[in-house]
Amino acid sequence: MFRMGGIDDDDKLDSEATKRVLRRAIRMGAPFKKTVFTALAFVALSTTGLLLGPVIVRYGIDNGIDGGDRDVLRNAVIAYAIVVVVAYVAARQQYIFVNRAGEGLLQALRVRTFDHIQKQSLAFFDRYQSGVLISRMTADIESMAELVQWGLLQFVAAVFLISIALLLMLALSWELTLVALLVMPIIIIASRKFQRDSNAAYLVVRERVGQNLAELQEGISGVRVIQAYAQEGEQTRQFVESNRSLYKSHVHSIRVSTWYFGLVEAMGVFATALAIGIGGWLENRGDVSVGTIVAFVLLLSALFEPVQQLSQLYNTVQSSAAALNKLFTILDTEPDIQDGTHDLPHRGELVVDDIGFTYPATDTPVLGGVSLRVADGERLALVGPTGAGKSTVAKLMARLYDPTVGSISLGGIDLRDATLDSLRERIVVVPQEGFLFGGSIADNVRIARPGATDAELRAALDAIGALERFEEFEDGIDTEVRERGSRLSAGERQLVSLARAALVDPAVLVLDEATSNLDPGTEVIVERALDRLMNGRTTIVVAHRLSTIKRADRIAVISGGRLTELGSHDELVDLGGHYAELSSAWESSLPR
Ligand SMILES: Nc1ncnc2c1ncn2[C@@H]1O[C@H](COP(=O)(O)OP(=O)(O)OP(=O)(O)O)[C@@H](O)[C@H]1O
Repeated sequence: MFRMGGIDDDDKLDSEATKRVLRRAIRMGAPFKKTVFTALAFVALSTTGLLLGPVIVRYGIDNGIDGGDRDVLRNAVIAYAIVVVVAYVAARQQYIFVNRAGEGLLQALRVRTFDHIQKQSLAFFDRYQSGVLISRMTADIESMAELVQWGLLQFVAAVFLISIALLLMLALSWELTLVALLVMPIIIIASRKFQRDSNAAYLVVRERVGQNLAELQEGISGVRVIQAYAQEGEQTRQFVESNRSLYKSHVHSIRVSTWYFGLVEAMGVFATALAIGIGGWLENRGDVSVGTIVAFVLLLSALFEPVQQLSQLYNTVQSSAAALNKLFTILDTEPDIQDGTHDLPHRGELVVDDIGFTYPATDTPVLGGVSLRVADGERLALVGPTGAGKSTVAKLMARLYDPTVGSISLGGIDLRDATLDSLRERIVVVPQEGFLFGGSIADNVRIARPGATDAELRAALDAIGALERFEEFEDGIDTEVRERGSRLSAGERQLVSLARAALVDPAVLVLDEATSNLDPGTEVIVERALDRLMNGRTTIVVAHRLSTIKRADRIAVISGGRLTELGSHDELVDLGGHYAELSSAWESSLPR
């Protein structure tokens, strides 16, 4: 069964790798330096406000209440109110600036990753399935958001708050500070255990969420098959099982947090009680004032929250670093197909010179020793048994991959030395099923050459004889194709695909003939469009229909990754080999 998620090594990074990833993330944030520093200034301001409060309270109690000076008391109250308002406003501002920097960075990262993915060759998409890429672009980038927006802010605020609070406490009374710090060793030990346990619990939750999503996705998209075999009960049983284990992992993770946060709070209360008790004794001896004790207690309560936050932050950093690491792996993948320096000539012979090919991430060669020369304007059909390597030859001829050995050239220029712009202009691949994007028919054709004028667009549609057909639609070529072209018939979708190629007007056309059958009426229109498109161009077609093969000048039979026969229809029939067999099988299966 399909599984996603899972704890793999990528989910856990050692501290060296974590540091490396974080340093790189910080470097990426350089353009947002100003916004980040502004946010940090507000962090400092709001934290200072938080810490000044207790100091003002002490002043009010000792000099205003105990000293019986009303003016001092009034001033203390006013000062306290001002500090609270300033801290509040600063806290809002810090939130705005941090989010501005965070969202800016995320936007830049999303665009950069998307752009990088768009430039990759087919080999990249063999390695990464679209589901994985989408999760990199969404979940992993979100996890970075958490780190940037909360992690950074919390870390700076917590470190700042803890250090200043400790300094202030020391200044107020070193004896009370020592007493309050008695609980610190317990907190440190508990924090370390919490970090370990909660990280492990987080990884389990993450894995089970992934499993649960996979169950859900299969259950919904496969519901027809499930119902056809009356397996609803079994599916639900599996889903119940997966939810139960997800529930357990959540409960465990909450238990881990509960005891830790409970303990830290209890330690806070204990330290406060100690401070009040011992503070009272010290006050009796005249060593500290009441105001100092109250300020101390207030500072203590401000101290424990950031301690909790710092422990949680550890997990955020860990999971974000793991997510970022995966994202960086993608950003570091150099496109296999690199730009060359020579423009391909407008016409020329296509020469395949002794090529061999092994798909990336596999080790069995699928092609070996294939050599072919296709003359300018010639039509070559590639035929052979399923899985023989026909489509692979076609993909190499259009440089969707580079051959592992040997070379392919057009008009004497090795495709590897050609500029990508000239390559995509001279050699166009028409896939079996051309993808249609949301938008109109015209928009979809224009994708092939965004700069094309309306007249050029209509000329391209007209050149393959499709203009008339589309103009019969209510909105003509401006008709919306809807999602993936659902408004159009299969044949019409193929016409759009062919019109794209006509708009580019390439020297070489590489066609992967659709295997699906169209109704005879549409079939004739598509075939006519194909004929017109092939006219005057070098065409290589992975052929599945006898009619297409018969229209070719020569036929290349690929079998077991090798070129086994090459010649015209008549020559190959005379040869009496594989093609002759195929052709007679085809002939006898045709309706009489
Ligand atoms: N992306 C890929 N990664 C790994 N192996 C692949 C990939 N694409 C194809 N193959 C393998 O390469 C071999 C040749 O495939 P290819 O698609 O070229 O065959 P074909 O002759 O066009 O077959 P068909 O007529 O069924 O389309 C097959 O064994 C196939 O399993």
